[in-house]
Amino acid sequence: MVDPTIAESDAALARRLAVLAGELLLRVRATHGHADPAALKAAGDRASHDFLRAELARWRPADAVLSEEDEGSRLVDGGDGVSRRTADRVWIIDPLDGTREFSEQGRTDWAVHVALWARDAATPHGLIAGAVGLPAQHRVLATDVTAAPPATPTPPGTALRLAASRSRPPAFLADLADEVGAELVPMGSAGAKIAAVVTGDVDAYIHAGGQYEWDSAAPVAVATAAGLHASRIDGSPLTYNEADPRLPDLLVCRDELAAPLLAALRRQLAGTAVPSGSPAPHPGKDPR
Ligand SMILES: Nc1ncnc2c1ncn2[C@@H]1O[C@H](COP(=O)(O)O)[C@@H](OP(=O)(O)O)[C@H]1O
Ligand SMILES: [Mg+2]
Repeated sequence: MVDPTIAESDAALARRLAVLAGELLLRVRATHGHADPAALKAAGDRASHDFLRAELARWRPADAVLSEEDEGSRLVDGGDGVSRRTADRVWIIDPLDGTREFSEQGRTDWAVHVALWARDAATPHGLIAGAVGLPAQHRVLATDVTAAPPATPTPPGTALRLAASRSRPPAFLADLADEVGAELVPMGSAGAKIAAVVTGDVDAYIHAGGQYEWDSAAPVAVATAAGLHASRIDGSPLTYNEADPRLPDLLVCRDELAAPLLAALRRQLAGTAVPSGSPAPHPGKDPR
C-alpha cells in the first residue's frame, strides 16, 4: 500500500524516474563516448538500474522490483528486496531498452521503461502505471499524460507502416508485410517502436521469437492507456509478473488494425498465407 501522505501518483513517479534515468543515460553516453561500445552498454545498464532501484526503494519501499539488470529479481523468491511472488505491487523496469542502439553514435531509438503491475488491477495485463522515456528524442510517454494518435484509418492503397526489430525481426514478418501490403520500418528498442505506434509514426509493431516482460511492460501500459490494442500475436492477453518472465511475442497497433493483423498472423503462423502477388484483403479496410 502506498503512503497516502505521498502526493506523487504512481504514474507521475514512473514518468519522473524515466526522465531522470534518461538524463543520467545521456550523461553516461557523453562521458564514455562510443569508442568502446561494450563498455558503454555496461555502464549505461548499470547506472540506470542502480538509479531506478534506489529511487524505487526510497519512494515505494513496500513494492517489489523486477529488473532486466537484476538476475535475482527474475526468480520469484530471489532478489534483494520484496519477493515478487507475494507482493501486491511489482515495478517492472528495463533501465535501458535498445542497449545496442544506445551504444551507436547518433541513434535515438533507445528507451527507459518503468511500469507498475498490481495484483488487483482490473486490466488483463495488470499494468496500472507506466512511462517510457526516450531521452535522445527529448520526450517521455506516460500513462497519465499520453493521448492516442488521431484515428485515421489507413486508406486502401496506402502502405501500412510496420515497426520491426532492426536486428532480430521475426522470420515471417517480410511475408506478412507482403501479404497485407505493408512497409517494414526497422527500429531498435521495443519501447521506441511502441512509442512510434502511440505517436502515429507507424501503424503497428509486431515481434516474435523472444523478449522478456521488462521489454514490453511500460510501453504496453502506455499504449493501452492511450486506447491502442496490445496482445500476444495469437490475440491472447499479455500477462506480467509471471514466474517465468519470458514474453516472446506481441502485437501493438491501432484498434481497427487488430483484427486484420491477427488474421494475417494466423495465416502466416499456420503457413496458409495468400502468396504475394495475389489479391489480399487490405487491413486498412474495416474488417467487420
Ligand atoms: N529474440 C530475442 N530474444 C530475447 N530478447 C530479444 C529478442 N529480440 C529482441 N529482444 C529484446 O527486445 C528488446 C528490443 O529488441 P529490438 O531492438 O531488437 O527490437 C531488446 O531489449 P534490450 O535492449 O533491453 O536488451 C532485445 O534484447
Ligand atoms: Mg529491453
